[in-house]
Amino acid sequence: MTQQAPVRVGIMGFGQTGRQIFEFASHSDDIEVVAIADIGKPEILQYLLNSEVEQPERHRLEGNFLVNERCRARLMEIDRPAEMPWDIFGVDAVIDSTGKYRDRESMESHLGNGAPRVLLRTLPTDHIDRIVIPGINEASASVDDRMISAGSATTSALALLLHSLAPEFAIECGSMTTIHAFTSDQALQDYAGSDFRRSRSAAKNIIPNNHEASLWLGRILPDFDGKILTSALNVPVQEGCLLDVNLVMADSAVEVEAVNEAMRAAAARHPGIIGVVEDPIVSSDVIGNPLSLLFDTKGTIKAGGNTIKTLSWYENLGHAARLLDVVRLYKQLDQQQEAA
Ligand SMILES: NC(=O)c1ccc[n+]([C@@H]2O[C@H](COP(=O)([O-])OP(=O)(O)OC[C@H]3O[C@@H](n4cnc5c(N)ncnc54)[C@H](O)[C@@H]3O)[C@@H](O)[C@H]2O)c1
Repeated sequence: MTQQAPVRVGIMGFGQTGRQIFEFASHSDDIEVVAIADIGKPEILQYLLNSEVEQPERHRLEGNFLVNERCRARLMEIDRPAEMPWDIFGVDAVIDSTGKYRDRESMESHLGNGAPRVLLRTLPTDHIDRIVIPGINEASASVDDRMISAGSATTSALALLLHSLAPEFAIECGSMTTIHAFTSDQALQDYAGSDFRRSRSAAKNIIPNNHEASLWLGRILPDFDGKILTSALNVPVQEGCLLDVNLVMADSAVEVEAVNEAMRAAAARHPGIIGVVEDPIVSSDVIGNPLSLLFDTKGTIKAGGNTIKTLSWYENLGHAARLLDVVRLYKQLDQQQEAA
């Protein structure tokens, strides 16, 4: 059998997610990162990458190229999609993980510069071709999709939980709070920003936040449109997030063990995406976990007859892994079209 050429990926935004994607690709035989655009200088980007990977000696800087035995990626100091010449690098897809360019216009700039597809690391701010969440709606992906989002880590975790429980229980409504590690757009010390609470120190506060998952959930799971409220509490933890979900069921006699059993079955159906933990873990135990959702059976409790509260863990790494799963999905669709 002939070896397939690796998928050629460009990354815009070499932050935590961009570096995780690069590290995954560096250990794969089917993805090659060929170009990276960021506002950071090449030396700093390599320094940050090497400070967090297991084998820093693998990643060398050769001029403006970040090199290891799997990838040779050109580092470009660029701050706008419109300036990045993706066509020079012959990319199959671009992953925008800046967190900054989430609108159609920016995605069109990537496409206009020679990226056949652009995949957002997070939710979009306006209408795009598709939101694909591995484990839920891969089958809806079309070879014609050009502007794609793989949701956010939190949105994916919530959607996977609801998607797993919905076939077993009639869920009337609910609420989700993510107890979320602080993110790089928060200030370490009090610092005037555009939002009152987010202007307070991330290092010493629990900071209540809106969460936009509810705005997009209906696009991923139409049955839940308008039924789930979502919010976030950013806490002084660097990695590891906890999804706290309360669900009101139509059935007046829902059992905790039935909910746990439904999640064990979902984990068996979706290995590598959903997991179940029976041990009494805490947030640092999920650092480095590449799942999208780790359901905590000890966290399931019941109030009254039909209100169930669940706890599930996740972290950014799982989302980076899913982004590459989505890149592979579209490559398969391209190959099927070529073969047809
Ligand atoms: N990590 C999380 O848990 C999390 C959760 C929700 C949302 N987000 C958001 O998603 C985005 C990406 O996540 P991340 O953790 O990788 O963030 P990050 O801040 O670590 O990385 C963002 C990267 O994009 C680069 N960048 C910023 N503006 C740019 C521009 N104009 N042009 C080119 N590069 C630019 C930065 O230099 C940085 O390397 C961020 O906005 C973050 O706030 C992150």
